[in-house]
Amino acid sequence: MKPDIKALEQKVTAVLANTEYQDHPLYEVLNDLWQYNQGQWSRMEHMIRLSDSYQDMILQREKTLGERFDKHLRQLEKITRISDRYQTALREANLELEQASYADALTGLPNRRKMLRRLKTEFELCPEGIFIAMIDIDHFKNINDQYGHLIGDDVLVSVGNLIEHTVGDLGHISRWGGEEFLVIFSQAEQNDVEQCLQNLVKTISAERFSNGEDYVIRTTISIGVSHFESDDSIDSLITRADSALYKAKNSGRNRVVAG
Ligand SMILES: Nc1nc2c(ncn2[C@@H]2O[C@H](COP(=O)(O)OP(=O)(O)OP(=O)(O)O)[C@@H](O)[C@H]2O)c(=O)[nH]1
Repeated sequence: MKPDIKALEQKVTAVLANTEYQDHPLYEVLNDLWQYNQGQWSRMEHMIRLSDSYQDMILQREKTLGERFDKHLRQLEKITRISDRYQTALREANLELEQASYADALTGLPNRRKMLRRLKTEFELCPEGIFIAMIDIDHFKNINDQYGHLIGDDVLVSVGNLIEHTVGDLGHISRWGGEEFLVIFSQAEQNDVEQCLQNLVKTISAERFSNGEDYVIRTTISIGVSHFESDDSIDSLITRADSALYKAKNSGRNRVVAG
């Protein structure tokens, strides 16, 4: 049977409080046991209080750590988002920069740098099929002198567009520098290249360059063309096209000369 602790306590307190029992031989023993018991209780209560406050402290600390962890996680997510955006922007900027470094600022056509890369690739793939056409606007200085540099720029852009349009898929055009364009035909038949270049000379000489109001300018182009021969390097191929262009200029301009 389970003892009724409350009733037992009341009985012991009553006995200890009664002065009549103080001379009883067991009174002192009972009193010592009672005091000891009381001491144990108060130690236990103390332990429980300590344990409670320790648990509170642990809970509080867990809460603080949790909050700190969440805060750091949010900061980390924010930094990751910023870093992602930064990397995307950096990639786009690099791409733009790369594209800009390969494009001619005035005409938007591929520049000499880009064309040299293409030539290198084509040369490695199949040099036998390569034709190079060096194209130069005739007496372009006169256009600048007569109409000014800005109108000269417009004519340059228009000539570039016309060459690009006329050559179409047959070849690749670049602005080689100044008033000079270089076209590479990589896998074309000789007849098609010749036909295309004659066509170009005709098209440019027939064109009236105008802004619709202030001026109408006519001009011509000269072309030197070279076809890959064994032992040719990129340099020698370009040099032969250049020499042919020189001949075209010296033999009256507005023509194609093969070198
Ligand atoms: N407007 C303009 N002119 C340029 C540009 N680049 C080069 N030029 C001009 O092109 C002209 C080339 O002159 P020249 O080399 O004497 O040749 P040309 O007058 O075309 O005569 P030929 O080539 O002998 O037929 C120069 O006046 C340069 O200033 C450009 O980007 N814009």
